[in-house]
Amino acid sequence: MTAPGPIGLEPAHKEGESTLIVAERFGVEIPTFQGEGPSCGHPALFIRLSRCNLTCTKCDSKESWDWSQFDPRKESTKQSVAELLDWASSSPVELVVITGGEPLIQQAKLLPLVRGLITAGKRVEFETNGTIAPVPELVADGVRFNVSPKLASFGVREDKSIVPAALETFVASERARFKFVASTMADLDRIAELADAHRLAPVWVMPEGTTPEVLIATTRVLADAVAARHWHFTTRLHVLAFADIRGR
Ligand SMILES: Nc1nc2[nH]cc(C(=O)O)c2c(=O)[nH]1
Ligand code: SF4
Ligand SMILES: [Mg+2]
Repeated sequence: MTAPGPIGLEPAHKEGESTLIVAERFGVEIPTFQGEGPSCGHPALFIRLSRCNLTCTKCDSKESWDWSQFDPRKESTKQSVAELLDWASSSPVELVVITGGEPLIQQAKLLPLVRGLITAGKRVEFETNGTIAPVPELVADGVRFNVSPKLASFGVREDKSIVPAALETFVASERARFKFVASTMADLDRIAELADAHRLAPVWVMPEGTTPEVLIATTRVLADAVAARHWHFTTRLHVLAFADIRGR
C-alpha cells in the first residue's frame, strides 16, 4: 500500500519502496547530543522507530509502542529510506542513533538505511534491548550496538528480556557494549550475575531517572559501587540539559 499524500499530490513514497515505521526523528532542525553511553556528549541525530517486543513498566518512550495509551495513527509515520537518508545527509552531524521502541524489529528494512548512512560518511549506534540478534549484514564497519538488557526491577519478566542466544550474538559481534539501567545496589548485583553468566563486556551502568533530581540522587547511590567493580558509568545528558522533553 502507498502512503496517503496530500490530495492531488504524489504519495510521500512510491509503491514498493522500502519504508520504516518511525515514531520521531530529531537532531537536524534542533541540534542535540547523544545523551547516554560511550558517545555521551557527541552531537547526534536520532531516528526513533515504533514498536517494541517488550512492555517494561518503567519505559520512558511508551509513545513508540504502547497503543493502550497512545494512538499509533498520531504517534507513528511511514518514512522511506530515501527520505530518512536525505534528512540525515542535510546535517553535518556524523553520529546517527537509531532507537525505539526496539529498532531491530525492523532490521531487514534497516539494512539499506544503514548502508546509505555509512556511505554518506555517518556512523550508526543502535539503542537495542538485546533480545533480537542482529543479522550478519547489520554487523558492519561504522555500526555499534548499545545493548540494554532490562532487569526485572524495570518492570519486565527476565524470561522475556534476557535472551541468551541474542546476547551471545552481540558479544560475538565485538561491536556491542552492554548498558544497564540501575536504581539500586541490588540492581548492580543482578547486573554482575548477568554479565558473568553471559560474558557481557564492556559493562556500562546508567542511573535511572527522568528528572535531574532523581538522576543525581541515583548517581550518588550507585557511583562508588560502579567504580569499585571497574565498570563504566554514564549519565543521561538530555535529562540534565533539556529536561527529557521529546525531540532532544
Ligand atoms: N539526547 C538523547 N540521547 C539519547 N540516547 C538514547 C536515547 C533513547 O531514547 O534511546 C536518547 C534520547 O532520547 N535523547
Ligand atoms: S525494551 Fe526499551 S523501548 Fe521496549 S518497553 Fe522496555 S524500555 Fe521501552
Ligand atoms: Mg529517551
